[in-house]
Amino acid sequence: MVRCRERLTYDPVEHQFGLMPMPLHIGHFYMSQQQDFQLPYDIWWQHMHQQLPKKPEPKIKFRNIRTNLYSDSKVNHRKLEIPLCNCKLPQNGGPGCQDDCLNRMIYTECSPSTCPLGEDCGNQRIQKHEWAPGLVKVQTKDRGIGVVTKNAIKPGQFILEYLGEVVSETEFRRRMMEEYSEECHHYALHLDSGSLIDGYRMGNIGRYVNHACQPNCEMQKWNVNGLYRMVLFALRDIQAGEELSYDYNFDPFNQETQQECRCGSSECRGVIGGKRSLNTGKQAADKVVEDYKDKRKSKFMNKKIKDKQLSDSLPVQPMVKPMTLKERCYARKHRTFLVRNVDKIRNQSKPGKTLFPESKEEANPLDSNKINVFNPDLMLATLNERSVKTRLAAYAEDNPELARRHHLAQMFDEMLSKLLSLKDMDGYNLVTPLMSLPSKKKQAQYYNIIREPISLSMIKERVKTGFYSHLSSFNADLMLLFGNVELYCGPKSDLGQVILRLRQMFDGVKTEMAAQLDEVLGPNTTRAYMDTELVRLEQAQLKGHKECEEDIIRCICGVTRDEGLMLMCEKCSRWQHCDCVRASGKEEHYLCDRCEPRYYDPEILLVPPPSDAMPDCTHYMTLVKDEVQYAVGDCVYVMRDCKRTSSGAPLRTSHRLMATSSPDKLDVFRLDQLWKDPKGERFASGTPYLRPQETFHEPTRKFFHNELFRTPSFEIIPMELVMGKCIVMDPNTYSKGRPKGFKEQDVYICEYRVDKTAHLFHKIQKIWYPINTSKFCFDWFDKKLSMKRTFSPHEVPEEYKRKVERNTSAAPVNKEEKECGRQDEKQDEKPDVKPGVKPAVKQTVKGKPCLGNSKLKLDESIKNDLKLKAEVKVNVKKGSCHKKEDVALMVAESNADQAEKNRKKRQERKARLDKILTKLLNTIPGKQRVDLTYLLEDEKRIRKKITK
Ligand SMILES: C[S@@+](CC[C@H](N)C(=O)[O-])C[C@H]1O[C@@H](n2cnc3c(N)ncnc32)[C@H](O)[C@@H]1O
Repeated sequence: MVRCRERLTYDPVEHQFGLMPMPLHIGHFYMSQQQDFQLPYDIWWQHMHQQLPKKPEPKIKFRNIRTNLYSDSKVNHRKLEIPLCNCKLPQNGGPGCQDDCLNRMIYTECSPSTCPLGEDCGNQRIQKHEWAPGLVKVQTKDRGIGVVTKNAIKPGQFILEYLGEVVSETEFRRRMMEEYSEECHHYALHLDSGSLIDGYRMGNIGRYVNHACQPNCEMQKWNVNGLYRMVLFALRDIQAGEELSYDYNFDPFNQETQQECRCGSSECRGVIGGKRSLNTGKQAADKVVEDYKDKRKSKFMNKKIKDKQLSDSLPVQPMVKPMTLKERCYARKHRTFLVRNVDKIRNQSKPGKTLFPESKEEANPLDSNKINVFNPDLMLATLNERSVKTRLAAYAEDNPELARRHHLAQMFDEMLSKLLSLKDMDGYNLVTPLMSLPSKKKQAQYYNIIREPISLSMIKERVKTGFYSHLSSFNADLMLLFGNVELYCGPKSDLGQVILRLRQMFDGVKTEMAAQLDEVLGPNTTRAYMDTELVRLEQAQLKGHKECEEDIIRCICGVTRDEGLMLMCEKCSRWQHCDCVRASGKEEHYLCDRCEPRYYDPEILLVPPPSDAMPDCTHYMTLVKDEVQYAVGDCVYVMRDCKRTSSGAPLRTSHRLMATSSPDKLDVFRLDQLWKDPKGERFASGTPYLRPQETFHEPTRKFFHNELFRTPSFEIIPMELVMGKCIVMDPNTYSKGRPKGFKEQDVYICEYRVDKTAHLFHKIQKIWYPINTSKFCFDWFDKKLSMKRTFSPHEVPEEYKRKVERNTSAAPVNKEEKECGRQDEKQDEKPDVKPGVKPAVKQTVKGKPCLGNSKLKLDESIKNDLKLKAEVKVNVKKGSCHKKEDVALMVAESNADQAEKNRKKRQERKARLDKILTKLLNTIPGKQRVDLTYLLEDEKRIRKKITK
């Protein structure tokens, strides 16, 4: 009898299958079909399995016992056994286990017909489709679509099942080569040795769960009534709003084209999969390649011995067609390209990769709200000839805009085919060198010269996917390509001549097709694109258009971050945050507040409130103070030592004070939460930043002049203290440009955070509030700034130094001295003593000497030296040459003279002072007089008692 979750079988096959990254999405449009097979899923699943060749059951040994993973199951099934791993290491799945067998355990679900608990058994979740509710797809920053949970998930909770077509490995390989070769995201999961779940064309939300090196979920293999299924379980507590991830842990199909991992975790292995590589980022990817090269090298050294193994171990190179004699002669003669590499290059180039950045539309191509936004999947649906019409294709046919694009795409395709058929007299295709871009490694200078590289395959791909909505853009791309070639190779080069012919040909094709094009685009449209001058104009316009193509965010909250669910205005195409404008995102037609004026309270409520919201308080996305709208995530100036009322409340300050108070005297603070308490008082919480002088650092450490440091502290401040907005940028963004609307003095750089004691600096890994660098809200510099840390808070500014010197040197004690000081200052300003000019000497006011000014004395001796040196110079000029030693002797003598004079003067002054003070003492009446004359004596310090 099979007991609940007691049987585990060992599967020697890796879970997931990594393949060469290829560009362009085509898989998503089958998403809508998931309902089609969810209900009859089990039947369909079995059917798919039956098509696969039967495999013998793996032999297993059981070793140890583990506790259950389901903490919340209705029935506590406790026994779970792990089989011995094939690696036979005592660790068996622990560190050192080569087969990583823990990841390949197979769990068994109970069958309602055999389990004694029947329907009550908690171990039948997969069959009952008890998926975690509230899973949504989101567009991540750099990993395409991801899956986020709206509800918190407990550790060990069953989340979802990975659905897709179950196919044999052979069939999958065929699909990879023929159908998915241009995909950049991969949707395949190894199910069994010899079979895979192919999620490219059909699948459910499971296929959008991204990889992470420190994941919060785990993909497990389950045996459900005799069939294997891949299911996702939570590894730990997952908060609402957190993205789900699991470790793909696959072996890459092609080491050199491994996908870079962007999970952002501190333990990131750098590449998706590659579990045993511990390096990060590109390093890891490089290391994989290096390792591979090393392996090849060592194998080469042992070639004689391991010849056979070597040939087995080398990756399979793509088949290359040998060149015919004619091709060889042509290639040699023109020195341009190798025909045999064309296929290879075509496969390697990824023309569509950047054409359609992953957009929200991909999530639901049938969403009627997004009818105006072009969706390449829809276009592909119309262009693909299929025997079975998909829902999407049917929808595309009913859409007039799409039909128009389809028609245009067909015409552009025809025009392009004519250009592509340009041959020379020997029948060789002349445009082949233009099909792909030059190698970035071998022809790096091409990319320095050509700012916008484009190839014919890229244009072809754009045509195929309906990218061009007008002749103008198609025309502009071809002109760009022609211009690039002429610029790089020269108009008189062989390729330049080809371009000339292509230009003529293109004009001819346009004339030929003018009538058809005009039918779709409007009368006389094509004629406008015959004129070269107009084409240039058009190109310039297109450049501007490309800038406008960026998503413009103009929400009532003033925040330009792409956050949460966004909604686009039908009229101005600007995006707004659904939460701010209280929209559900399902609106059929939406106009923003500018296109359809309406009032919005500038103090926008935060819905839903944060999980750690203050009790009885209302949380806001924005609050207004002194007519300035402050939003969560903004950086602000805060006045710390503010005056308070008798009750302790801060006195109202105004942002207008900013005009009088320097920003240096204000603290910088990042707003994380904004709220009003039940009394209506407004508060903000967040993290303060420190200036360099507020940290502990080596005196030699240098900073940017406007550098700040993030602190780990979390503070609550009344909104009254907020004094205005500023912006804190990471150095990379700082070097690129400035967000619009900020004065330079209010822009700061922050690269490090400091610990609680402000002793230790740590580089900030994750930017919590990234700055939108789209042109609508960010002014880009022409050239990236090269920045250096040169500021030290310990250095006294030059100007201030002079001031201090003056102040300390000339601190006159009486009027006379003040006068004297002033005179001295004047002399300070002209320290150079010219030969023959009487050097400045200590001056007295009204003939009296200045007292108590050491700086003056110092100056005097310096000036005497200078005088002497000047005299020496004069003498030298006159021809009475002194030797160096003589000069030194003279200087020394003069110093000695001066010192003697000074000593005498000091004695004189002392004697005078003694006299005055003794006189004063004698005049003091009283019995207990104290003799203080000892103070006047140099050596003696013993207090004398006065004896009457
Ligand atoms: C199963 S799909 C996941 C969904 C995918 N993000 C999408 O937009 O459709 C796997 C692909 O997503 C991307 N991906 C997933 N995790 C990633 C990560 N940590 N870093 C970079 N790319 C990732 C890779 O392109 C990978 O081939």
